[in-house]
Amino acid sequence: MAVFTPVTLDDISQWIQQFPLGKALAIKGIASGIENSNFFLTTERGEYVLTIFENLSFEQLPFYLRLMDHLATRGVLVPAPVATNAGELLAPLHGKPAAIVSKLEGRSQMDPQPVHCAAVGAMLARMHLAGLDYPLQQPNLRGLAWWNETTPLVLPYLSDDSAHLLRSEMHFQQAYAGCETYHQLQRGPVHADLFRNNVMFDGERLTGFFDFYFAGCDTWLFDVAVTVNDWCINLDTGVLDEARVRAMLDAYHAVRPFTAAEQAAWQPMLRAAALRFWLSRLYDFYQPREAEMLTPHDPTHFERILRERIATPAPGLTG
Ligand SMILES: Nc1ncnc2c1ncn2[C@@H]1O[C@H](COP(=O)(O)OP(=O)(O)O)[C@@H](O)[C@H]1O
Ligand SMILES: N[C@@H](CCOP(=O)(O)O)C(=O)O
Repeated sequence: MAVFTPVTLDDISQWIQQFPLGKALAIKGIASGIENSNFFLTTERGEYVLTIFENLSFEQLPFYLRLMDHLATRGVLVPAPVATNAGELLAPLHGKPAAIVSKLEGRSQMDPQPVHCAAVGAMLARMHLAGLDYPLQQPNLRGLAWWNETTPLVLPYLSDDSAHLLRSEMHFQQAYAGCETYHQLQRGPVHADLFRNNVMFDGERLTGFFDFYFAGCDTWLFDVAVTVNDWCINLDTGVLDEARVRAMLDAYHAVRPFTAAEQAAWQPMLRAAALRFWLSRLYDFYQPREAEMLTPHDPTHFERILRERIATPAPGLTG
């Protein structure tokens, strides 16, 4: 079960009147979510997605929803939140924060080819540029501070070999985050979780990025590294596929050229991006939280990727 808070058409017949969407005609729970309760909602004005936030609060959510609104207004393909008649992007439903956003066409591309990676790279660069004048600030809540807190919680569960890797990578990343090159990296709002399942395609046409609820302000290069580490790899081995990497990075670079500091930081950043998801998967696996993660993702996938990034230099940011 992935709808934690059930909603019926009756429940929302009054509630929907605060939105300029006409009457609600149909509502259908979406099974695949793991964090929130999501529904496809048909109204007199069209197709939307209704999300009831199970964990994020009224105070935390404006950063994400206003970011989506900011990006959508600037032509980046992301779900556009629908404001209430009073101009609010959030409205309580069954005592929890809820939002309605536009429904993206298409489906996730789980077997991406270079053409898909190029589309993602170009849109990611457009997203970074469009976020430059976004006024709200929130750090990446899964950044170095969270890695420092989480490492001691998961270390006791690891084999000696894995614990050694985690400790040494943490030392490496802590030192890297203090170096001059790191501080020269361009920063702004980043998606921070742009995996294959968070992008929609209609054939080869990218129709949008979604699931912005890990977004925060961080280096743009971190976002690129997270994306490459998922879209451009052989999922069994973690090995990078050069054709997909090249397609993604060249398309990004054509929109927003990489800087010299970014080129210098690329290999450490790919390791940082692998470490981030190794840690979160270890945390979810060994410290499961009720109703938040139904089937924890496999942490060893990102341990394998981290080892591979340490052992084998990735193709450079520019070809
Ligand atoms: N704006 C949207 N347009 C179309 N489908 C969406 C949209 N938002 C979510 N979905 C669908 O809902 C599913 C779950 O959404 P997701 O944001 O991944 O949920 P969770 O944050 O709970 O994991 C997605 O896989 C997708 O099929
Ligand atoms: N992409 C992360 C987990 C976050 O899940 P999502 O479905 O909300 O993107 C991972 O693979 O560990």
